Amino acid sequence: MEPKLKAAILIVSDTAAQDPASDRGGEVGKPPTTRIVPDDVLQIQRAVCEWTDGPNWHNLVLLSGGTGFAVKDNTPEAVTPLIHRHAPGLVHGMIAESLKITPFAMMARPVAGVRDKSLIITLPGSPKGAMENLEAVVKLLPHACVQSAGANSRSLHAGGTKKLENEAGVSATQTQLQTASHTHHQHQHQHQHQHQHHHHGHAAPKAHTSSNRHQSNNPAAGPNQRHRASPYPMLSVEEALRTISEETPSPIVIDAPVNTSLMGSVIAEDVYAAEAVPAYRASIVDGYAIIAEEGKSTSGVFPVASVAHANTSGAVEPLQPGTIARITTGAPLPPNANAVVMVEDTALASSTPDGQEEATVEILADDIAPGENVREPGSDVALNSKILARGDLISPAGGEIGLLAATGTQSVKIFKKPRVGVLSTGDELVEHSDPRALVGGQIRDSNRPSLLSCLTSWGFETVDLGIARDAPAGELEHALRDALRGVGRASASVDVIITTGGVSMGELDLLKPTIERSLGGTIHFGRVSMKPGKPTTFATVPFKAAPTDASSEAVQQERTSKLIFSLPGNPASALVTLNLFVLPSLHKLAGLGESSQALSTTKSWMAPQLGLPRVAVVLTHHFPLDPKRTEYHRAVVTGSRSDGRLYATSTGAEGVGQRSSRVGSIAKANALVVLRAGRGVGIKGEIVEALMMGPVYGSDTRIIC
Ligand SMILES: Nc1nc2c(c(=O)[nH]1)N[C@H]1C(S)=C(S)[C@@H](COP(=O)(O)OP(=O)(O)OC[C@H]3O[C@@H](n4cnc5c(N)ncnc54)[C@H](O)[C@@H]3O)O[C@H]1N2
Ligand code: MOO
Ligand SMILES: [Mg+2]
Repeated sequence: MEPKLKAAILIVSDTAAQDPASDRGGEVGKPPTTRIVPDDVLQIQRAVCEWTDGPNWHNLVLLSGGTGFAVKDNTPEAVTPLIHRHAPGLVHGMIAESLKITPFAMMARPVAGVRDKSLIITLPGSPKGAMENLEAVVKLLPHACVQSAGANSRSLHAGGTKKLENEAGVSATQTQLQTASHTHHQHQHQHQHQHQHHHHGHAAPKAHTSSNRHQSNNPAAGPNQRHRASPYPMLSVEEALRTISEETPSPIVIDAPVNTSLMGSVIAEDVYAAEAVPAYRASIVDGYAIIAEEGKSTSGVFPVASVAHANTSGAVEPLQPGTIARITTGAPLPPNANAVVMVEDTALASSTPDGQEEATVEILADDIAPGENVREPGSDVALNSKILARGDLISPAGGEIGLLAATGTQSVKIFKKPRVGVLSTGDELVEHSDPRALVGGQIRDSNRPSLLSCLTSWGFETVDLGIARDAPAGELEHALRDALRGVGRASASVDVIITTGGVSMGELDLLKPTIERSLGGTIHFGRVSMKPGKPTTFATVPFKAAPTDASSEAVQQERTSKLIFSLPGNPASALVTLNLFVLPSLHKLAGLGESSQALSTTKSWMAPQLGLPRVAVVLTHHFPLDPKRTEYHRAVVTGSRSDGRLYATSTGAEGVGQRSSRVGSIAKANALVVLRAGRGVGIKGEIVEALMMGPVYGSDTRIIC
């Protein structure tokens, strides 16, 4: 069966959008779905994508308004990046028809084309202009729409009755457009009027998205048009890290119950003890509570008047002078008692007549001072004292969780940990678990599992975004958009996307153009002077949560931009750059940069809490240096137990040992040795900086002799 025409109309107008948006109808012969949005690129894109990408699919999307020359007019800029296949014929047709009526038609900037299976056409804002444009193409629409939706053209020409059905849809669309854009026009009139006043004497307005802003290749233009030298300036690692820090948004604060899932989170607000520890005067040892007096001997034989256990509840009888009370470690002292004698410093003097119990006990120690072996209330943690500060990490060592639990803290404010999606890109990739033998240029996707494990070991929630193929066009864009919105493989929106592959100079290196041209993102850098990892790319994309999600507190302070780290495809490059660039950013998002120590450093982006720990190591052999790029050489660092120093040995310094395609160069490595660019070699015995990726194990002897 041929697809039916299901049309949607988006009225783009700031003023009309102040009226409640409408969203109605949409079936064949019924009024099409209509919605009003302001002149906002993201809102326009979200509405269009909802109708072209999701279950609420429409095969015709008409936009009316925002196509002129006014500063706020950005409908073409919003729609162009969404189009997978442009339809310049429709654009020409509309302009040609309008020119017959008015020369002002030259000032229209219509866009038309196909996104996946939907036809998108922009129309002028005025009802008259919109109708004229629509009439110019209306006869073709049923044909164009069903063809875009996947029907083959031959069956279309034969499909007489279906055609009629579709034409009914088109005429309903025309009527609806007339009514919908009428309301809009009243506002628009007022608008244009204001604009004319504003424009006098104004500098040229800054365009939201203009094609010459893009540095990336235009993939549609063909390989003969591509850049032959990278247009992206080569940044130093320090410049790249500073840029990442500047572009990483501030952490988001949430409430969390105190339990083990807090591990790895950072405290967002100082925490004060809700309860004192201990809450009562407690014995530190197993023994006998006594009444000690300063300068007076404590030895002698005493009747055992009572027994105090650690779990005692309710009223305890006061201790009478001349008697003692048996007590266990942690138990509350009876009133009047002020010291405890250890059981080892006592002897049984007599038993009860039934032979079961102590009647009297001899205290052998004569020098027990008041307060000895007693923990006063609040002496471990005073009531209302500060137990954790903003920026403190709840470490896996367990101390902070213990402190919160001991003081009866029910919930704390923490920084929300970022969710991180990992996407592999490239037609050559095969799932590593695919049992079939590789053919041709296929390779196993090793980056995704290795990056996901590394991120998981750091304690971040990860989302496996799968593999995005280079073709068909749009697959990569969809994968990125879905991850940002939290649909498809991502059950919730991710804060950070990590991609691997497709960032260098090849014609199928699609990341940069997709981020810039389709997602409206900003590439902050596209090359770094380092080895491996030269084409590392970092971008931000604007983001607005869908209005339906806006209820919860966390969503209301949702990030307004999201980060994309596009790491090189070579496996060692991907892992090195994950450690070097992504980790500090995730740490900052998770709130580690909020500690007082981090805030007090002048270069906050270099704060010791952010990224891998930095240490000094001694080279155990010669390491070759790259003449131009700083190398992050994979090495095993061990600690000498005899001289207390750390020693670095390469995972392969000769031949292809450190080649960026060799994932084995990371296997077993616990450190990246930082070798500054230079001539010759880093010499044996030299002390250099290393970034620690894993734990250091000791060795008995010095490693170089
Ligand atoms: N003309 C130039 N060519 C290259 C340059 C350059 O500056 N000029 N830079 C080189 C450097 S350095 C690197 S690193 C790579 C980066 O390549 P891409 O990020 O574009 O990645 P791809 O082209 O997609 O793949 C490169 C390589 O990595 C393999 N790969 C990709 N994804 C995975 C994965 N998920 N698991 C395992 N292996 C993967 C892929 O098959 C290729 O072999 O560019 C140089 N070229
Ligand atoms: O910079 Mo590339 O990551 O060496 O192979
Ligand atoms: Mg490439």
